[in-house]
Amino acid sequence: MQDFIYSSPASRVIFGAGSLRHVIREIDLLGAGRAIVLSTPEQRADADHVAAMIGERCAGIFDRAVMHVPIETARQARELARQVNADCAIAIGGGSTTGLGKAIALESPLPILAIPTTYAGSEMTPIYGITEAGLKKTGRDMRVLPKTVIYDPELTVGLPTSLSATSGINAIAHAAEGLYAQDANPIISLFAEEGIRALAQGLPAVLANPSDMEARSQCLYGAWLCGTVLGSVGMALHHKLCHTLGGTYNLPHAETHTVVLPHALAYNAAAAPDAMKRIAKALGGANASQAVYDLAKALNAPLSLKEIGMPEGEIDRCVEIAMQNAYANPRPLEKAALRRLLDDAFHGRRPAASEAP
Ligand SMILES: NC(=O)c1ccc[n+]([C@@H]2O[C@H](COP(=O)([O-])OP(=O)(O)OC[C@H]3O[C@@H](n4cnc5c(N)ncnc54)[C@H](O)[C@@H]3O)[C@@H](O)[C@H]2O)c1
Ligand SMILES: O=C(O)CCC(=O)CC(=O)O
Repeated sequence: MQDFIYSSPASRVIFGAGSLRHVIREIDLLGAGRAIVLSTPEQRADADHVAAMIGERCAGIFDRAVMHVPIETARQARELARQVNADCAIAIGGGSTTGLGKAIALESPLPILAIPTTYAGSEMTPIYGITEAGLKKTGRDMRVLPKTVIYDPELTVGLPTSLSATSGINAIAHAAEGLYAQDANPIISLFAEEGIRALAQGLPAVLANPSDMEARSQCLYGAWLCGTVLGSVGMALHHKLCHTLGGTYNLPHAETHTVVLPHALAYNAAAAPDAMKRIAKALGGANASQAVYDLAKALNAPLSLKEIGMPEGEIDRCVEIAMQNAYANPRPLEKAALRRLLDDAFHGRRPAASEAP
């Protein structure tokens, strides 16, 4: 066994169907008085529900969270939190809402109580992203890591099956890259394998019956583990490509992860054979990249960049951007191979078995 470093971030997790009922207890345990409740406009009803549950402990609601945290939105939310004297932020929603909470925590001492309703995993990471003048900047800061996370699968029953599928594969991507991370360690690799297994088991059952609470619980449990992997070890080519594609062509986040993952894994297969075996095993397949592709197909998820809005004729530009700024990846970045990867992803081809170990 190689030497390794494992550090455990200090989040308190409350998991289980109906666990939202503990929200007041959790505000008390944070030592907070009154909370500002954050949501997207689409999830205003969820924010209202939390506000009604906590009654006079609700200092106000800010329901304008949007994807990628525009700086203007972050400023408005920070200002409202200040005006209403909130000493805690409750973020109920997906990565966009958690991200807004993080933007508040970055500039104030407010602890975040996150109540995730997708599988994106942001609630378990110290990673924040803020978009200014069309450019998204990301960073790591322990101040933004939610202090408490309530995982209540009942809140995910309304997550549309299409977003359940792509958000679940977004989570699998964190775990898959965690297994071949430069700073991987055996503990986080256990989380990764178990996270992929739980999602691979839960997602098809969610598609068959979106109200299946056992399946919803499996998926949220998997998302928690995969989010922990994202927060603990470094990501590589797959995440870099998704940020490039998402930022340059304004492609939807979870869908982009879903399309790119099989091809990023095929690219890295020969350079990370042990990780590929663990991914394939967790997915119940023989080949990691093909098993992810087949899972996405079985879940009726998008398979090509073309169908999610990437324009034609942009692959060379994308390769150039992806080659900028060196970062760790099991296989060195090679222009021609990256071009093939993106061409396969653009057209939605199933990865070839020959690329696997
Ligand atoms: N910092 C991190 O560690 C990290 C990790 C993952 C994702 N992210 C960021 O999070 C964003 C994407 O998050 P996302 O994929 O969770 O999507 P999202 O938060 O943008 O949610 C997508 C839509 O689904 C709605 N929704 C969420 N949960 C629902 C539910 N249970 N029922 C009905 N509707 C629901 C939301 O209100 C929104 O309209 C991106 O900006 C991404 O960069 C950050
Ligand atoms: O907050 C961010 O945008 C950076 C982390 C992230 O998006 C993880 C992912 O790609 O799913």
